[in-house]
Amino acid sequence: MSSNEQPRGPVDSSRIPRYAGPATFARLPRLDEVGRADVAVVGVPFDSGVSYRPGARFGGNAIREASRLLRPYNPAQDASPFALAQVADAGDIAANPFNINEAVETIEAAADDLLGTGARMMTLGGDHTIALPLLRSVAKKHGPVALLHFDAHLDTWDTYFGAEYTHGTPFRRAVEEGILDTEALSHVGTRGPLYGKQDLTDDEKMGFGIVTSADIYRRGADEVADQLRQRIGDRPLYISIDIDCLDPAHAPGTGTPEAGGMTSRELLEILRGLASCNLVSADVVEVAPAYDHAEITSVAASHTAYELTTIMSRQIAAARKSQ
Ligand SMILES: N=C(N)NCCCC(=O)O
Ligand SMILES: [Zn+2]
Ligand SMILES: [Zn+2]
Repeated sequence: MSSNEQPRGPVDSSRIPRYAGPATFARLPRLDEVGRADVAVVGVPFDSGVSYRPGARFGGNAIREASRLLRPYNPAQDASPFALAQVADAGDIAANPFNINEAVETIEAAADDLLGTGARMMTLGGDHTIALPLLRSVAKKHGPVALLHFDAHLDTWDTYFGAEYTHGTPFRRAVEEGILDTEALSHVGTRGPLYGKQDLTDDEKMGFGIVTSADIYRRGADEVADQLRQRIGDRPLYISIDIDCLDPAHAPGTGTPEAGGMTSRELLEILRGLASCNLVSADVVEVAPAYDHAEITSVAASHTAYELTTIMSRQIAAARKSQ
């Protein structure tokens, strides 16, 4: 899209009922209908890296279905994300469910292709394994990135059953590979039992800071967002959101639920507080619709992806304006 062309937005739900037709994210056009995108929403239906309940391979499409109700103006950020930049649904990355190493390579190559077009990626998982190839690709473009990791879990464990690529290990691999900026790494929403105290010692050595779900409850979303923003500064930022960062009351449809989590309101408010950060790409992972009820989890995930998309669109529009 050249700068004087208007982005093509979602199907108008006042003319075509929002429940009609095949689902794309927020009823946006497909990437092949618009040629190129500033923000590419892409699904990664892969869940062969899970340690407990499977099913996140169906997460991306569940989020697309739930996103039919999103509307084009986001009052919380005073922005119309799909008018500010071309956001399009890039479909799914087809990854081998029987060979995790091959799947990780496929996801990295597909991300290279999308980022190579100049797009930022809004990825819908899939399990958390997919964050590693996505981060590899982002780091090829931007160098080591700051990481905000919303999750009940640390996901910096070493191996499961001898496997190094799993949904509990992506961020240890990423630190080992030098693709993260170790001055700006934070877990947010951490809680629940660990294998041992050493998990925390190892994690701290890797450079992570931790904001627990109890910290959020005690200090509030605004203060937490302020602190995170200061740590991130103007570094290129990747945000990875495991939907199990939310309390199971707000996200029952996930593979490894932990009690005592943040609310969806707290998550959305923290994200809005990060709107000035240089968000280069993001993912929302671990939605497992078979355990969901009344789309509670996929609705929360669709609004989460909407806030992230709004942040990226605003920045793209601001950068164009200042050119
Ligand atoms: N949900 C994610 N990403 N990781 C959970 C790993 C928890 C475990 O099995 O120890
Ligand atoms: Zn998790
Ligand atoms: Zn995770």
